[in-house]
Amino acid sequence: KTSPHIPYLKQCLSLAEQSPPRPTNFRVGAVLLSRKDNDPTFTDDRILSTGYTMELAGNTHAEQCCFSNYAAVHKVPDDQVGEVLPVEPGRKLIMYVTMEPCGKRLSGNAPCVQRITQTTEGGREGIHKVYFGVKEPGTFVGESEGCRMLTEAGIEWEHVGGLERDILTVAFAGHENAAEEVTTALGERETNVDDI
Ligand SMILES: Nc1nc(=O)c(N)c(NC[C@H](O)[C@H](O)[C@H](O)COP(=O)(O)O)[nH]1
Ligand SMILES: [Zn+2]
Repeated sequence: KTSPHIPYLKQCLSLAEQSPPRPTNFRVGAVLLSRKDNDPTFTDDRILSTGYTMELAGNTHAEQCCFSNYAAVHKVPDDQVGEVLPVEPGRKLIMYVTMEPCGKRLSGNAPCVQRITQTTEGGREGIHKVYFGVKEPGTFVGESEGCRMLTEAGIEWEHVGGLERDILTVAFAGHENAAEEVTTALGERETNVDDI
């Protein structure tokens, strides 16, 4: 019995495959949706937006594009996306990403955890929980801070196992020694039973 989150991570993976390969980042895909409380089979999910790395001009991240696409549809600047996300009693905003949202970016651009956290400002619930398929490998920033920063902001997160190799293979595609980096990244995480 596979986790009901897997189909969404597979949708994110398909998005990530559209990202132009670069040695300077990872190819990631993100989906933003609204989910009804107590709906265990997600029958009433509503997809709000999608995004993938470098979908939009410049050095853009998947989560960043996901928010930016939604903001554009609602005719607000990116930093006001929190004001146009739906606030519906009995529903929560959920984000799926193939990779843990970044807490730091070598380029110095705003990290995605900051963009996610911004949606909870102004007394709005904003993003309730983030599901991701792999933690960020150490390639660029070493020990990733994304999860810790989400927790600090009171935003729930959960790693959904099972697709690590696929996600990392897509993420690293533009890198010099992609195969070795995938193997290393797979080794980085403690292998536990349900991931084998
Ligand atoms: N979650 C996530 N989604 C993405 O779309 C993406 N590209 C990354 N990548 C994280 C990695 O840490 C940064 O790509 C490097 O730190 C380089 O930073 P820039 O991307 O140039 O700002 N992470
Ligand atoms: Zn990011």
